[in-house]
Amino acid sequence: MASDTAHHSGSPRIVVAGAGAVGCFIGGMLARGAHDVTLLVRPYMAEELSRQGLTLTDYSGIDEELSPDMVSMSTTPECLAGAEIILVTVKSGATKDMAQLIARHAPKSAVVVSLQNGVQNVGILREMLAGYDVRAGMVGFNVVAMGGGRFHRGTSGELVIEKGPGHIAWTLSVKDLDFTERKKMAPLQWGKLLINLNNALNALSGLPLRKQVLDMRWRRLMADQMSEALRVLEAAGLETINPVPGPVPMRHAPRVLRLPTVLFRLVARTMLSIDPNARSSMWADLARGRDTEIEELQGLVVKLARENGIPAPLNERVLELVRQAEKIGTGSPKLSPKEVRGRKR
Ligand SMILES: NC(=O)C1=CN([C@@H]2O[C@H](COP(=O)(O)OP(=O)(O)OC[C@H]3O[C@@H](n4cnc5c(N)ncnc54)[C@H](OP(=O)(O)O)[C@@H]3O)[C@@H](O)[C@H]2O)C=CC1
Ligand SMILES: CC(C)(CO)C(=O)C(=O)O
Repeated sequence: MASDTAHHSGSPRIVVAGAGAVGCFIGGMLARGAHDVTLLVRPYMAEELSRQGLTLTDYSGIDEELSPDMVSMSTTPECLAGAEIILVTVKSGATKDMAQLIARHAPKSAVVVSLQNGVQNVGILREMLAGYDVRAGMVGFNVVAMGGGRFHRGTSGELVIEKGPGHIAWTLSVKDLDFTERKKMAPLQWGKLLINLNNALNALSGLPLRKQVLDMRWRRLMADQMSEALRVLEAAGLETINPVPGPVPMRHAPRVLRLPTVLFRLVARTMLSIDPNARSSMWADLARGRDTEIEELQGLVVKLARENGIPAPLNERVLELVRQAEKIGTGSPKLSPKEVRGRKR
């Protein structure tokens, strides 16, 4: 029974399935909090971690080193065999492969939590993992792999898991890493998708998130892109909740973004901490010459726009620019806001 997990007196066996930026940070924090964690990693990550250990830093001043012997990891999926909780932290393009590995190796009693961006991953996991307790999750903070085994949480933000049998959030929560539970995850996931539309702008700009967000021209672009997407989601009958804690409903987020920078700083400070190291996960994908999650973000908005007869030219343009950058494969094209809009300099 999935709910048994929460009733163990000891720590449940946790496997982080596909540990990169988010997985190493969360898995590392859970290990620091004395949980029984195994990171399922690629050989390149195993090599980095076994040489350098794991260093966890963050915007609030956490700076913690875990020596290699404190980090249990595996490069083969057999480690899923004893899992009671599986935290899926692969990029969207790798979800199906990971689901196959889980189905082959993990017991049906395991709770499988998608800690991924995009709204479709949990559905893919549910479909491929019939009989498992599969839950949606939301990671509201940013993590950057800084190299040398260091993973940096560059912003504040919540960790939310879909409510189900047992008390999984309570079981997982450790010092400096709180999980909460919520019944209806879809509106939160759609709200997160709207925030994640900025991942592409950040990747196209090549700027650190803080610098990008404090630039009025980029904020206007973010606001325009978000307003367009909000109209699409409304036409599609999809509810949104702002994943950034605070009083601003999602439909007013574009207005906050359009505030002059002095005012924006004041309003944003009460809701979000963001430090100079933070960069979007899509920036990291372009930097590593990988495919991004653009199809699951702007790609999905454009698809819904077409289905509902709503124009979404800015989302289409951003989708196209990121596809081009993926094809070229040399990292961020470092575009200006005007270039993203398609205007001459
Ligand atoms: N980074 C961030 O700030 C945030 C990210 N997210 C979301 O979290 C998810 C993960 O993002 P992030 O951590 O940045 O991604 P990363 O690419 O850094 O991490 C994923 C890791 O999983 C590895 N992997 C993939 N398949 C397997 C496999 N079968 N076995 C072992 N390892 C595997 C990848 O290897 P390989 O390199 O070979 O692909 C990579 O090392 C995404 O959906 C993202 O949008 C959400 C909030 C914040
Ligand atoms: C930075 C953050 C938190 C929002 O853009 C993110 O989700 C990501 O980088 O994927």
